[in-house]
Amino acid sequence: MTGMSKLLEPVFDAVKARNPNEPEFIQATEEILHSLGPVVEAEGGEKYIDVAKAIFEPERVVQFRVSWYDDDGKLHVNRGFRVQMNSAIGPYKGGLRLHPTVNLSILKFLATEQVLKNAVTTLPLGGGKGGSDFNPKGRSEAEIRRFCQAFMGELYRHIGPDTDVPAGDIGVSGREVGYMFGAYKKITNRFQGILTGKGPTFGGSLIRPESTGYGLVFFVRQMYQAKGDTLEGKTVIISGSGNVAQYATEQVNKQGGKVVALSDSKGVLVDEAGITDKKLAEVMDIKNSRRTSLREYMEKFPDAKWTDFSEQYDDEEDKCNPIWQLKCDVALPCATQNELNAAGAQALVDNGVTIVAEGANMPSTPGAIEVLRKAKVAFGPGKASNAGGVATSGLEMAQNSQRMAWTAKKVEEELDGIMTRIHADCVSTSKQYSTDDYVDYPLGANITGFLKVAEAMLAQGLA
Ligand SMILES: NC(=O)C1=CN([C@@H]2O[C@H](COP(=O)(O)OP(=O)(O)OC[C@H]3O[C@@H](n4cnc5c(N)ncnc54)[C@H](O)[C@@H]3O)[C@@H](O)[C@H]2O)C=CC1
Ligand SMILES: O=C(O)CCC(=O)C(=O)O
Repeated sequence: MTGMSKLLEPVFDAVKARNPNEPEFIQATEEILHSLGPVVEAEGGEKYIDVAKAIFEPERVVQFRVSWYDDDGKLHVNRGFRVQMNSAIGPYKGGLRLHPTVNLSILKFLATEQVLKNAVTTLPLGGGKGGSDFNPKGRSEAEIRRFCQAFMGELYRHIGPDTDVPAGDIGVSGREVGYMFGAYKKITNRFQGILTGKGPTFGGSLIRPESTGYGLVFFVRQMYQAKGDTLEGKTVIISGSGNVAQYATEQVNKQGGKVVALSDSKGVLVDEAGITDKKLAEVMDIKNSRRTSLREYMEKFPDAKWTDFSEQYDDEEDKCNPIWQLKCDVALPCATQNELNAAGAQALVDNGVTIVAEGANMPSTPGAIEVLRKAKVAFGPGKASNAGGVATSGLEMAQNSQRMAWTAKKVEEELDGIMTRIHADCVSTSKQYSTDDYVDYPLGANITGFLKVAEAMLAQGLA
């Protein structure tokens, strides 16, 4: 990474001083600020320093108690949050995460990424993120329902179709969105598009469940096209096995690529023969219905190989998650933040990777990005490559406003068009602001998103 512009160092120092215990938020902020040097240093760029001072401070943060009873009648108290980061270009928009690691640092980094991501979609969407430190693992259907109802018992005051429209993220799928939607309707007596990712019988858009994974692979197709190549016959590894990983696998199969590995928080699954659609149906059954470990794949397909994680790799720059040691043409990190470190990126480079594109939010550490950039590996940052999910949420909002439901074909074509435009904007912005011929997708996405939000903030008096 090039050094940060001297003009932006005081902005970054202020963010660090104000948020001392928020490493993920500081990481996301630093990554963005690194890209903005050419913008603030250009003639007339001083006004963007004021924008940078404001944009990393959330417009509003709501924190609340979520009390619920388990199946044995025991009380549990969790913490709920909604970070309403920026509404300059539209209502706050972004997912809800249910995971025991959820805290303000994680949600503020996610909300910050969301602001620029939503801007690069070109749709009128502000940015936000929320969730709770509730752990859904091992909870019964009734406990999940009670938690979601309790969570919405407070969140309903802070959202609305023109105010803030949450959706899913880790631990929140169509099931949880449905329970939350039902709770909102019961409390307010209003049937409104206050969440996206809803079921298709009550206002959900077709293709929203598929859209993040599909959009990611559409983006990769554009990255290949820029190199005069295609995904046909390419070997792909995908970390995670949740919503994004599943539909990325499905779309890689459609494009003629071969996915040879998936993972979960317990370990890595390698199937050299390729995770075909039939095998993917088993992954979906394990993860979405049985809700257990991917290890169970081995019972049906014993020729595959399972490796248990013996340790956590997140913070150790010298060791890496074994999934990155596999030989592949394309790597798609689709699980969680900071899952691909410098050692993992180096292993990918040593094994000849050509494209790395993020399905997850900030899965690559700064060290990993530096390794990929030095090796001139094409690198798609999440705020561009995984924007298909929120873009399709924007399309769901449009359908709700119209009281219409579009066909799957129409939504998929719109999604493909949006991903193609995002790719083109990243390339042209990178060409405009970067000094070498390497397409710097993070620079392109950060500047494209920032300028759109900045112009709106300036026009509105930086309020
Ligand atoms: N669902 C969506 O529309 C979008 C999701 N994302 C991002 O994609 C990532 C995955 O989200 P979803 O697939 O929606 O969630 P999910 O809840 O469906 O799946 C999460 C996946 O991550 C894995 N995972 C979690 N912690 C892990 C760890 N420590 N090590 C290895 N694997 C781990 C889980 O096993 C699971 O496979 C997240 O970073 C999320 O923020 C980004 C854009 C949109
Ligand atoms: O669809 C949405 O509103 C949220 C998607 C999301 O959380 C993300 O892009 O990270």
